Amino acid sequence: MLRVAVPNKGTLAGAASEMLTEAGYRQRHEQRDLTVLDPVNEVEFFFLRPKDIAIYVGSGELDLGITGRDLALESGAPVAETLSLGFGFSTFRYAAPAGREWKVGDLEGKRIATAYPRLVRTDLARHGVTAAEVIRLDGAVEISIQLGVADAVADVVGSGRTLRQHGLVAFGDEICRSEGVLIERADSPAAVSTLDPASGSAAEKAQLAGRLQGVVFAQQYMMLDYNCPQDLLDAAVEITPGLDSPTMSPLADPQWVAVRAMVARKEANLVMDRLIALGAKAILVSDIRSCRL
Ligand SMILES: Nc1ncnc2c1ncn2[C@@H]1O[C@H](COP(=O)(O)OP(=O)(O)OP(=O)(O)O)[C@@H](O)[C@H]1O
Ligand SMILES: O=P(O)(O)OC[C@H]1O[C@H](OP(=O)(O)OP(=O)(O)O)[C@H](O)[C@@H]1O
Ligand SMILES: [Mg+2]
Repeated sequence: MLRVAVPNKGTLAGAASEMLTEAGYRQRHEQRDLTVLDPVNEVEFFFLRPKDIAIYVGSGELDLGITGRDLALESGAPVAETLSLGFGFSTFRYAAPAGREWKVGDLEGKRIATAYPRLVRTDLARHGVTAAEVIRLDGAVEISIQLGVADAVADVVGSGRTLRQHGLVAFGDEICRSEGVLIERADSPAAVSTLDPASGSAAEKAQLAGRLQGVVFAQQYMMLDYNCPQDLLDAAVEITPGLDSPTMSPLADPQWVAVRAMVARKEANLVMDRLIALGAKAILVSDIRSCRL
């Protein structure tokens, strides 16, 4: 039985459970449930604080977990990323009151509030800042400067709205670029990355990772169908090369061919514009729910 950690609350919780549901796994119906058994797929899900998930997976108690890359790094637990999940994008940055040009070197001797002290201490050391005081807070870090406990912060930035609301500006390079990730124990004898077909646990982990990869892929791509005049096929294939090669099917009219190819979701409209300009007709774009490539 595979044991998998899922965020029980916060930014990643909804998207993580939706992705697992889309991948065919049973998820909780009751917000307070801490475990869900999926006997059909032989997986037990544990709903844990996102911050704690790398610790459980790193200890080997749980086989896989979904958490944020920044949280996994901050934990210091021996975990490795198996898959990037395409949600929960954020950056982790220094910020300080607007109105002057800040540099990381200016943090020398200053108080820096953060919920990620390990990431901050490592980054300060990398910049040669040795005398800054790191103040650990659990959340709502942006307000700590106005409440007088810090001179600067290092925090997660999504849209940037919270920083603006508190009169702060981000500065310095991104300390970390994060997204939701599937993790496993770094030196796991049955790691997905070193898939050993003889090991049941490796096969189970690979199956879950493969299903999630299918959903991630399906969210990033769309299926494009169109009809193309025979004499324009070469140009059309250049516009829609597909992943390997587009599918071509004859139409009743021998002058025309039906073409089917996957396109990146963010490029779909541009591709349609180019196909129409070329002379293609009946262009249809549809969602892909899941796939295995
Ligand atoms: N506003 C945001 N936009 C994008 N990603 C975010 C945002 N806030 C947090 N994250 C990401 O979500 C993950 C978990 O953070 P989250 O805030 O959900 O946990 P938490 O701070 O431990 O919990 P809570 O905020 O409920 O106390 C981290 O990887 C973080 O980078
Ligand atoms: O750039 P934005 O889109 O404004 O998002 C950034 C904010 O979102 C997160 O807070 P969260 O809601 O998780 O609360 P927390 O600070 O208590 O963790 C993060 O810690 C920032 O405060
Ligand atoms: Mg938070």
